[in-house]
Amino acid sequence: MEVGFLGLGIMGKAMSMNLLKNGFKVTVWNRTLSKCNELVEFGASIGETPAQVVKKCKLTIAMLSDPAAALSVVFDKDGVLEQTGSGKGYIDMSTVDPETSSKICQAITSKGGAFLEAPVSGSKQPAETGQLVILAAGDKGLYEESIPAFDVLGKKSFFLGQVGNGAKMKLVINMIMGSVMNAFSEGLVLSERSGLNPHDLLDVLDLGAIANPMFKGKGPAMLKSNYSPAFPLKHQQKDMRLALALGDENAVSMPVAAAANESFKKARSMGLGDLDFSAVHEILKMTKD
Ligand SMILES: NC(=O)C1=CN([C@@H]2O[C@H](COP(=O)(O)OP(=O)(O)OC[C@H]3O[C@@H](n4cnc5c(N)ncnc54)[C@H](OP(=O)(O)O)[C@@H]3O)[C@@H](O)[C@H]2O)C=CC1
Ligand SMILES: O=CC(=O)O
Repeated sequence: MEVGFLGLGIMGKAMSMNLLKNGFKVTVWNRTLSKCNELVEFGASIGETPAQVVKKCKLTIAMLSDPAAALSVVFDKDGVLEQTGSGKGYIDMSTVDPETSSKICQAITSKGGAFLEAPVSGSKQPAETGQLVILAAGDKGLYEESIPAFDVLGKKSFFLGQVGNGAKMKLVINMIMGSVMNAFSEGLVLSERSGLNPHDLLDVLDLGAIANPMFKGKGPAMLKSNYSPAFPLKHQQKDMRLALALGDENAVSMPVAAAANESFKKARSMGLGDLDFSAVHEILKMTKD
């Protein structure tokens, strides 16, 4: 099966590599084209523009930073829209808001193409090991055609109905994740400042009702102030912002998420946006009497 892949950041690189290792023919494009070279060593071809990739491939996947990037790759000159049409499928796996996804869907389908949004839950390591959770919505036929690729990329795929539902599900999940990360950081700081050993806190947490892979995976690194990026903080703050907008639209009060968003914004303003989102810990560590 031949697949196009647009966007070779932390996630896109790991996902396209996985497709290559599992026998897919992959044509890649990235805004910074030099990032394609590593994939070429593993057998990928390069498309010079998103339009060229779509022209060559029946199925094209995108994994881009945010709504602006997702729109630009579709609508700008040499973009996806120039070559989509009947028989072409476009799957956007970026985390965006439902409005962005719907705008892209409308443009693609009005040219006869098929569209699926399919954001993912799971970070760099699950992307490398094909353990993502795929939250698809949109064209059911395209979803079914894409299952061989989704089976390589993820451990489970959900089809959630109409376009927008995948984006909403992803935003709700990441809103919870961002809020929990803030509470976790506060707990680490409180344990240390009140004279406890925070490593003991990690051990106790891991045995109780709120044990989770995020505490286990990120806690020890956070205690060493190691924030090597798996999920960049700037993207987590984007997700909080988009989730809060979804809350506005639906008149859902979210004071916990709003406070967490403020911490992520502060971290961004201090230049921590490219670090892992756990770097919000640095902001919470700064609070003193
Ligand atoms: N990292 C993670 O753990 C997870 C991330 N996500 C989501 O997946 C998406 C990608 O994340 P991730 O790989 O971490 O992000 P990165 O920041 O590592 O990569 C972003 C990608 O988007 C491209 N890009 C940015 N702006 C534009 C633009 N204007 N036009 C074209 N391309 C652009 C970048 O190109 P260039 O190389 O040229 O800068 C790069 O390929 C995001 O929506 C994120 O929220 C979802 C689940 C987990
Ligand atoms: O979006 C990030 C993730 O870990 O999922």
